Amino acid sequence: MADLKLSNVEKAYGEVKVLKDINLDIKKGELIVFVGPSGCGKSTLLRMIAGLERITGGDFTIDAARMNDVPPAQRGIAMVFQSYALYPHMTVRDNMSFALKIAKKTTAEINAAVEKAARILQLTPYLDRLPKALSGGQRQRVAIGRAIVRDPKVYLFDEPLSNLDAALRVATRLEIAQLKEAMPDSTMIYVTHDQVEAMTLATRIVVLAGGGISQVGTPLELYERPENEFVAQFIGSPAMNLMPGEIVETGARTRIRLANGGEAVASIPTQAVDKGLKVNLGVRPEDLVATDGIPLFTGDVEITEALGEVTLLYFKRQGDSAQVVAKLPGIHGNLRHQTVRLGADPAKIHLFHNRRSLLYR
Ligand SMILES: Nc1ncnc2c1ncn2[C@@H]1O[C@H](COP(=O)(O)OP(=O)(O)OP(=O)(O)O)[C@@H](O)[C@H]1O
Repeated sequence: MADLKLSNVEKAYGEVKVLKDINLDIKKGELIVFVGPSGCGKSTLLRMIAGLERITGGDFTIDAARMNDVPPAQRGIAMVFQSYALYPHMTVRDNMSFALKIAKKTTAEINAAVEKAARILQLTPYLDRLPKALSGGQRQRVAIGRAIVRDPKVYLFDEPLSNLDAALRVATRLEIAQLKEAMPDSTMIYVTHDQVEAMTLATRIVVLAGGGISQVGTPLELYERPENEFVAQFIGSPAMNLMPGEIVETGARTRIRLANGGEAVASIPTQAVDKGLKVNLGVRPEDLVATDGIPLFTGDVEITEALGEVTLLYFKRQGDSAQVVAKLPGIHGNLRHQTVRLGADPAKIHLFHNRRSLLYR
């Protein structure tokens, strides 16, 4: 139930800066998800917020109070780890009560807090069980319950679902979404490698790369209006196709001639001076459609992957160009070794120059 602010925050290990120029405002009630490639500093940033890592530069405040030198226990933050970290010899009730007993709360207060958390997390029938008699998903709910009873200002989740199998991950993800709805004022920060978790849970996603923030936005902003090629290719699966080309006609809409011989029109305005500009055209696999008109791309299908509701088509590479992937609804195994002509709606085309989107000039 707090606003957080990171101003020019950085983290150096000796000479090496692993995070720099981190500026981020998190409002009360938001669920912020940190994503980014392995080693980009997601966990380090989360641990600095928790107070488990020293902040080596900049300021971190909670409700305008500077936290840089405040010990973890006094920050009003509760953290849920991937490994659950439950005490194996204690019942669910005792695991959830532990921090409150240490804080010398009365038995009545402890019982009320534990029972309320158990109700929210649907753990009431399990309060007297030991962790070993629970499923992975139930154990993770106990770990979340241990955080809830402390009524923290901020919840931090470090890949909480990554130890669960696929089906349980989906179920527990939905539970976390419901938990957030039950506690609309609580502020949550969540680290994950899982795109679906990020897209479905986040009020805003922070994409970290190269030691800094690459873009911050709602899930759909990042999907529909990526600021740069990195975010364009990081969000969405399979990744957005990028094809080099040149602007040949400018105006309210822009015509691009591609190096592969294709042509496309983008609903992105450009000016006369942009004529001849070298660009990378970006189009998501799911936005490519078969066309009888002038194709954006013509290629031979090398491999098909039928996933049931969609088929992925992988096209033969031409020279050293990147592999183009299309995602068509339905089952199309018969397209293997066929030549396919693809186009895209002008509204679905992205244009990048020097890796930056022309939308954000
Ligand atoms: N104690 C340390 N000393 C030196 N470098 C460290 C230390 N801890 C982390 N790093 C480096 O900091 C960078 C960020 O690590 P971090 O664990 O935060 O990344 P991450 O994005 O969470 O990665 P992953 O997705 O793989 O969990 C990495 O390059 C890592 O090698």
